[in-house]
Amino acid sequence: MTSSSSSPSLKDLGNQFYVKGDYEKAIELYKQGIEELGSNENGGNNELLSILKCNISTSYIQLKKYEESLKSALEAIESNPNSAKAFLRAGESYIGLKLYKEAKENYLMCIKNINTNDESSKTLLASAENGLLNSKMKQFYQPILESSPELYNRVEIKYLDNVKEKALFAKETIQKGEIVFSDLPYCHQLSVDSLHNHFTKICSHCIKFINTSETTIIKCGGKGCNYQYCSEKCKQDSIPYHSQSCLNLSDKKSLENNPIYKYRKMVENAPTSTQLLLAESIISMISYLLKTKKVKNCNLALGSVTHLKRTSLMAQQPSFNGKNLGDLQKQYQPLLSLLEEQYGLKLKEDLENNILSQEFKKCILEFYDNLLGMINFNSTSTVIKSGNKVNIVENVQVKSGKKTITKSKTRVQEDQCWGVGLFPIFSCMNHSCLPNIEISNEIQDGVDRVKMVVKAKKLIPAGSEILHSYCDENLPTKERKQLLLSQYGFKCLCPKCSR
Ligand SMILES: C[S@@+](CC[C@H](N)C(=O)[O-])C[C@H]1O[C@@H](n2cnc3c(N)ncnc32)[C@H](O)[C@@H]1O
Repeated sequence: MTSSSSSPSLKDLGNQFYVKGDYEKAIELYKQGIEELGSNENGGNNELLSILKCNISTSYIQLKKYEESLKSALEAIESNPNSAKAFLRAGESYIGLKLYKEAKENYLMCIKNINTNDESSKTLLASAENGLLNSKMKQFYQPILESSPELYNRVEIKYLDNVKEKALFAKETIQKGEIVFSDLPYCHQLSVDSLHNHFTKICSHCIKFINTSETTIIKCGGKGCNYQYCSEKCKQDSIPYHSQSCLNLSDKKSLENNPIYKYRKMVENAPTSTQLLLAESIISMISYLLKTKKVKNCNLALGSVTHLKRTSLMAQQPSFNGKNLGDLQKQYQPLLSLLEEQYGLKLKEDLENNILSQEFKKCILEFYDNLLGMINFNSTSTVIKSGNKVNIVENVQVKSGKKTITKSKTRVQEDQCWGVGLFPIFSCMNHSCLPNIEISNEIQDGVDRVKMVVKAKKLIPAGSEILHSYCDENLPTKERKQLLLSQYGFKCLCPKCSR
C-alpha cells in the first residue's frame, strides 16, 4: 500500500484494514480520505489524491471487482499522469476484464513512468514486466481456452517466471481421479512403425483402429492414395489438410508445386522419422490455412509455432545431447529450406499483415527455428489401443543342450498403435518428478479425434500449478536429471530432485 506524510490518518487507517484483508472497510476509509482532501485546502494535492484512488483500485482488485478497480485506476492516472503504480493497477484490472491489449499498453506505460530513484522501483518493474508477459500469454491462449470451455474450463495459463516461463494452473480444486482438462491436437501423425504395422486398420485422420466388422472403410479418393477413414466426418475433417499433401489429389502441374511432393523428393535419401511425418502434416496445415485465409486458425497454427518456442530453450540447444540434435537438424534442413522457398515471402507477408500481432513480429526471423523447437520439445506421443487381442509371434533363442536354437513363441497382446501430436494446452505443462496429473489411457473411446485426457493423480488445490512428469519418475534421481537435461534442457529443481 502506498503511504505518504499528508492526510495520514484515513489513508494509513485504510492501509491497516487492507493488510488485515478487510478490503471493503479499506475502500470506505480511502474514499473518506478523498472527500477530506476535496473539502480542505489540500484539494490541489493531486499526488495524494492519486495514491488514495490507486489504493481503492488495489482493494477492488483483491475483491476481483475489476470494473470498479479499473475506474479507480483511471481516475488515479487522471490525478497524476506520471503514476507508475496507477498504470500497473489499470493493467491488472484490464487482465481481470480479459482486455489483454489494453493491459499490455498500461504495463508499458507503468514501465515508462517508473522512477528508478524510488526504493520500490525494482518491485514495481518486476510486477509490470511480469504483467506484460502475462497479458501476451493470455492474449494468445485465452481464445483457445474459451473456444472449448468443456475441455479447458478448469485450467488457466499464466506467465510464471523467467526460468519456466509459462505454466498451467488449476482454476478450482480438483479431486484425485477427476478430469483436469482434455486437449485436441492441432496437428497429429501416426508413428512410422505403426504406419508400417497397422496402416490398413487405422483411420488416417483420428488414428483410431477401424472395426471392420461394423464399419466400412472410406478411401481418400486420390488414385493410388492409401489414406482411409472410419467415417465421413473424419474424411471431411481431414481432406482440406490432406489434399495439400495427397500427391494423388493434385494434377500434374500443381504436383510440381506441391510442397510435400518437393519435400519428399528432397528427403528421398534421408531417414524417415515420426517427427518428420509430423513436420509434413504441419506444412499441410499451414499450407491449407494460408490458402484459405482462415486467419483465426492460422493465428492458432502460426502463433503456436512462434509462441511455443522459448528463447531460453533454443539458446540451450547446443548443449543438448549433441548427437541426437545434430541428426535431427540434418533431417529438418530440407524441410526448413523448402518452407523458406515455398512460403518465405508469402508467409512473412501474411505474418506481418494479417496474422501476428505486434509482439509476434519480432519472432518472424526465428520462425523456422521455432518450428524445429516446437516439434522437438512440444510434441507428445499418445498410444491408441484397439481393444483386440492379437498374437505376436517372436523368435526367441533357447538353449538345447550345448546348442542355442531359435524357436518361435506366441504372445498375446492388445493391438495398439501410437502417434505424435502437438497439443497446445498440454504443451504448456511443466515437469515435476512429483507430478499431480497423469494421462488417462481410456482416452480414445467415443471421441472423434485424437484427444488427450488428463486426470488428477492427487488432490490439486485451486491455484496450484498442474505438473506432469516428462520422464519415468521412478527412475533413479541421477538418471532422471540427466535425461531432463539432455532432452529438455533444464536442471530439475523439484523437491524430489533436491532431496
Ligand atoms: C513443454 S514446455 C513446458 C512449457 C514451458 N514452460 C513454456 O513456457 O513453453 C517444456 C519446457 O519447459 C521448461 N520446463 C518445464 N519444466 C521445468 C522445470 N521443472 N524446471 C525448469 N524448466 C522447466 C523447460 O525449458 C522445458 O524444455
